[in-house]
Amino acid sequence: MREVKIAPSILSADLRCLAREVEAVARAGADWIHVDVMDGHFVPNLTFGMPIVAALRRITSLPLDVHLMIEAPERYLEAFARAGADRLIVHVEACPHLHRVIQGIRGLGLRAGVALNPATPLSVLEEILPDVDQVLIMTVNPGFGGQAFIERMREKVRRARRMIDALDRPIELEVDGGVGPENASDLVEAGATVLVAGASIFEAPDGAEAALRRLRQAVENARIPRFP
Ligand SMILES: O=C(CO)[C@H](O)[C@H](O)COP(=O)(O)O
Repeated sequence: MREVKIAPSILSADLRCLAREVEAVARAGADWIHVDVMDGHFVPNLTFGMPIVAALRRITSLPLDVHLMIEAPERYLEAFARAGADRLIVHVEACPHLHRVIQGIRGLGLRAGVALNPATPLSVLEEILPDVDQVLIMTVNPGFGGQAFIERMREKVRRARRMIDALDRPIELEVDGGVGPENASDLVEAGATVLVAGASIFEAPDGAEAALRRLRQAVENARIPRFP
């Protein structure tokens, strides 16, 4: 059975008390912490950099899944590794020399991921899939939390699953954007193994812990296909 991880995105956390927010989701069973790094160029928003990753590293031992929504991410790989990132994800749209960037991440001893915007076809994965540890399918246009899930992305996740299953190595399939208890089961059934969720966890009226448990329940309700 595929193991499904939940990665709360701190983009929607209450940054006045980041440590408490992270501790709450860790208590409720979060698997990874997802960190959205935005540069105001690749996406129309600015968020976190290395200091926040370093602070998170002191707060938690959970794997830090760092999503670089930035141009020329190769400039900062070492700095994020030093700050304590465990996994670095770069956008295919931001990397003309994607193979070199992925090798750079792995050379630092980190897990390497590639992210695809909603309009980017899966065909871009063809030559890079054997070299990555994870694929992140954006299910909203990147830049902001709290957006509505783009329904057509469900089918894209299903097709990405088939591409991954055709290879003989484990690759995480991550979905990011508009993910919550209402669509989590479907996404897991489509083949996702990592669910990133921001607003549905950190902005839940009954708190992040209850929200994360609801999401976990939705994951457990999924009918996950069994693979040999
Ligand atoms: O990458 C992102 C935005 O670009 C966020 O990780 C994503 O939007 C998660 O937030 P939400 O669950 O609120 O949609």
